[in-house]
Amino acid sequence: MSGRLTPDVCIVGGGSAGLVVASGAAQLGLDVVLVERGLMGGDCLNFGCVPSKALIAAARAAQAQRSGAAFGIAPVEPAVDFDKVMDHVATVIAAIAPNDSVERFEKLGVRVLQDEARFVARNELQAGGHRILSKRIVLATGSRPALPPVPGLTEVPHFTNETIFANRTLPSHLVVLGGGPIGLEMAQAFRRLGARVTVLEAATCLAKDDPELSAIVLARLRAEGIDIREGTRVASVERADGGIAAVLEGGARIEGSHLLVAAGRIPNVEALDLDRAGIAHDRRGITVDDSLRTSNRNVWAIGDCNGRPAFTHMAGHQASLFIRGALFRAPAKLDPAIVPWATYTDPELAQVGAGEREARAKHGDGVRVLRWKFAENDRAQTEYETDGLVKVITDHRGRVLGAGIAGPQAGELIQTWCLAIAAGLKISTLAGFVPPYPTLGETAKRAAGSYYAARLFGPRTRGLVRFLARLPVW
Ligand SMILES: Cc1cc2nc3c(=O)[nH]c(=O)nc-3n(C[C@H](O)[C@H](O)[C@H](O)COP(=O)(O)OP(=O)(O)OC[C@H]3O[C@@H](n4cnc5c(N)ncnc54)[C@H](O)[C@@H]3O)c2cc1C
Ligand SMILES: NC(=O)c1ccc[n+]([C@@H]2O[C@H](COP(=O)([O-])OP(=O)(O)OC[C@H]3O[C@@H](n4cnc5c(N)ncnc54)[C@H](O)[C@@H]3O)[C@@H](O)[C@H]2O)c1
Repeated sequence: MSGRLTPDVCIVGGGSAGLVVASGAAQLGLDVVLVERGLMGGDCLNFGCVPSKALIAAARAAQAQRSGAAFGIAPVEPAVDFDKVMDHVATVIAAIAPNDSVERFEKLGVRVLQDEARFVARNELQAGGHRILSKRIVLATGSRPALPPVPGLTEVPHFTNETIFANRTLPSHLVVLGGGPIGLEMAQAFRRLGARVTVLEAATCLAKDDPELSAIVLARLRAEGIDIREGTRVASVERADGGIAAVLEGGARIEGSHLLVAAGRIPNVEALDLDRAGIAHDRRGITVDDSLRTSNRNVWAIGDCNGRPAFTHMAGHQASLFIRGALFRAPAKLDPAIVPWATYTDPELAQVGAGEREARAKHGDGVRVLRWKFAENDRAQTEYETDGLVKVITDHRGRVLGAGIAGPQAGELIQTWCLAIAAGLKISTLAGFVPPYPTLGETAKRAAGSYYAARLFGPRTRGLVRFLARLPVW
């Protein structure tokens, strides 16, 4: 079927960002066309969050078998059937896939075109045999793995996130290029499943996170036997006996059975022919303003393709801002301060709002830094999960500017702080709520309470309470 379509909204890309716009706009009664050239669900479902977290869950189950001694349970080396582990990963993807399927979206009233889209005029796209003219075009084309310019890389076999979840052979020695979230989540998962793992990081691992917190994660990964080499530049890669070899600057050579490239992302823009539509872009992605509009007033760009922090919840949030701003004509501006990020290593690492360095640069000496260790938390003690720290940044009046957590379930625990920042809460509110005992969530109250500890138990308060104690009981 071919022809000319004139929908109210046309979306290019059926990943996390595009699907939220498509379902929202269709349920609001608009005529919606969605163009997807690959798999519905995009990276998150097929090559990203879902398979990586499923693999991490399997790896955690394996690690639990090694970790019973402290509980009086004899530790055993797990018998990992890697093929079955990958069956589990595929099962999880299949369980979630119907939510993102063509069938579901067609039932919602969306017209789904399974083709690649490109601009042929300012507000007009071509997709297969269709011409689509629309006053509201949403680009949600995502990103793909960047291949760093390492000599030999294109000639040697290597995995990226787009291929590693289809692999059915447990690497005997996985060499990972890049120590960002992808590299380290995969490094720990494969290590726990039985592989030897070496991470080669050109600069600093987890560089976007607070170094005080990322150090806690890196120490655990190293303790689990992952060889992490920071500040290591790879001069070239080549085939070696039954695998690959990375030749480091300086001449050292690291041989592995498999290579995973996790060295950052590049936006998917080339196929769109953006210049035909007057849409500015650079190597980071499609240029947008805070309302996510491009240099063409009829075109918005959301999700990974605009170069803002690349997370599924960020993509979903940007999609909801498009619906609010472009469809309801309500104020809708992206506020990066309310968007958290989490890395699902064990321990997890999560942050929201300003980090210590950023807060000090902006607010100067008035900044207060509060810390609470997981070792001070009774639930963490019962689970032997005491590695970790909650770190909270406030301004001089106690307004919460940011929070970071390295520790068990940090991705869950950061949510209290997300709410605090989104709602502009003061630290007194966090110090005053009542969490159930014994929970890891108590760390929030205790970290917040430490804001007052010096004053509460200081000489003035003690003097006041001593004076009040001398008065008759009332
Ligand atoms: C290994 C890995 C783990 C991750 N884990 C997490 C996590 O735990 N939590 C988290 O929040 N984020 C995670 N992310 C990031 C997350 O996956 C992305 O931020 C998110 O998927 C971006 O969604 P998107 O809609 O912008 O892009 P995508 O999901 O990439 O969707 C874009 C879609 O557009 C299509 N497309 C591109 N060009 C065209 C065209 N010209 N015509 C038609 N269709 C086109 C593509 O085929 C694709 O399906 C992870 C990423 C990776 C790689
Ligand atoms: N839990 C999550 O939310 C999650 C998980 C995975 C990915 N993601 C998203 O995907 C994005 C991409 O992840 P990523 O880890 O690929 O990218 P990244 O940019 O965060 O990290 C890439 C790392 O590779 C290093 N590097 C680059 N070239 C190199 C080379 N030639 N040799 C050695 N090291 C090199 C960089 O210094 C950097 O530390 C993340 O920033 C995040 O937005 C999110």
